[in-house]
Amino acid sequence: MAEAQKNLTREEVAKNNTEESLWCIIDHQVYDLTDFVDAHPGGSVVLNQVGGQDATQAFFNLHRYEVLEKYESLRIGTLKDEKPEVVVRPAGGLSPVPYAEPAWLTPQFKSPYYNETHRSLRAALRKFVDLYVTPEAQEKENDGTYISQKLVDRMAETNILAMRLGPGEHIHNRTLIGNVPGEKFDYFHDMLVAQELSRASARGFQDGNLSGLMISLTAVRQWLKNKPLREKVTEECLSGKKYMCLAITEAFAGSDVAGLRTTATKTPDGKHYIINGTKKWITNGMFSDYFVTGCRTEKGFSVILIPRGEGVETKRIKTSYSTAAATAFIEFSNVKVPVDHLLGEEHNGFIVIMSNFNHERWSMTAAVVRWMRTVTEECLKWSHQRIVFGKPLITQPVIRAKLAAMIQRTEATQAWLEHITYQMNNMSYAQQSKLLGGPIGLLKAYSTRCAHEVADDAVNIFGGRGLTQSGMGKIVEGFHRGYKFDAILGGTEEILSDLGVRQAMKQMPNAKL
Ligand code: HEM
Repeated sequence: MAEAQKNLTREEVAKNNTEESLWCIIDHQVYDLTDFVDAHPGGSVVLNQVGGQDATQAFFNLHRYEVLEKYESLRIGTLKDEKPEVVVRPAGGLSPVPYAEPAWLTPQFKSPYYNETHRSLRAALRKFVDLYVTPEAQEKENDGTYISQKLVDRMAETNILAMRLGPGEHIHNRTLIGNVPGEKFDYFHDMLVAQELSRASARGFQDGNLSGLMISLTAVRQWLKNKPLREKVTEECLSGKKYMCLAITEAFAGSDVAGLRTTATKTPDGKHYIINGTKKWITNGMFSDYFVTGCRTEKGFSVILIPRGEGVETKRIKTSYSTAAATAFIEFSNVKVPVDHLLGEEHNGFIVIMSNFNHERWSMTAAVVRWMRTVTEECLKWSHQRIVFGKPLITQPVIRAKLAAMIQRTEATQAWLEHITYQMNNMSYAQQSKLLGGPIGLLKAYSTRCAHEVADDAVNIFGGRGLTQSGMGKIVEGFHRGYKFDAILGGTEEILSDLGVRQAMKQMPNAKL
């Protein structure tokens, strides 16, 4: 801090209005800007204009509160008999903004779905995300580098990595963050993991945060028959020592899994597969040690666990979110893998991929719905804070109509998500695969359509700032650029909506109605 914190009067501040000593008041606190003017990103002129004055309104019209935290060293005192009014959410705390938290976290509302273990897990996760994930996510999203081993180690120690796979044996006998016994972990806890992690508001990093593991180790756990191998790779990945990804899409085929061209040919002795081909848009591919790969085999499609080694080459792909996601183009050139690395049955890999998709799609939906909520919160805050034509933005009916639509879309998709999560809690893996593929597909497609509308409204509320990667609108800008990843990855809206209807067609009564 520039000096010991003082109690100052407005008269004392007013005298410091020259280049030699330039102070101003923001939220009842006094800042000494003398040495900062030349470094101010908004220029020196505007600061000189507010020398000695209360600049609270001007400041909050242009900056996020975090700017004050970052430049705390400029604060020299507080106004005598006055107290700061800005409410700062403490690490792990809930937001006081209406609709910024789902209804079950609002004391006056009740929900049948959540118990104390959900509450303690969520609270501990929020603190973890605020303290460790968000700062790193923001940094990596900007510089495009990959997740740190330190954060991965922390997530391994707290069993967050294990929780990413959803409920199952792998989590039993572990004590989870928030002191929740692993045996109690259900799909609502799983949903909270996806939703709290998404609060870091950095879509590239969100995927870079081992989402490849989440969508591939799940398949290994369910379908790899070689138990020692299965347990070995599970242990390596859940302890954060090795990374894994799902390698299905190709330049030749995306959602059209049947059109894949990567081949796995058996050696004459029947002991190995020789794999040749390419994969594109593989999340986490750049740093993965294992690739759960979709291949064409003699009589169909098979899924094979390929360790990184001779003949495996990965190249970085730059997409519209951050390269922190480690998105890769992969080439497999005569890669030799033992046949016991097969998942499920040979030539019958379709079921492996289709069943595995459910958890991936559901989890992506949970995250995007939570991100919509964060954006809605940003818009509610901004429209109260921003003064235009002499009045707060919120006084404009057109802005309130947009906020209404954002709240409706967020609450509706969260309610549907909770309904499906409840069904998952009451079904076996096989039942989920059979009965929930359609509903989850419809939900994911609908939630990203909602995200599309929310992003559009949010950018219009923020104006130019909603298109700027730093400053007030950065969360909105990131959402507008990033929600498309949820609309495309794991199955496009078109494919998933169609899947939902085709599944319903199968259940139509065989009669003229
Ligand atoms: C403690 C005092 C201040 C600090 C630490 C500060 C810091 C910053 C920072 C970091 C930015 C970059 C954008 C962002 O990250 O939000 C910025 C932009 C800006 N600041 Fe300040 N600022 C202060 C006070 C003020 C005041 C009092 C005014 C106006 C009277 C002002 C006017 C601006 C303007 C016009 C911009 C450009 C904003 C834009 O492009 O949207 N700043 N400031």
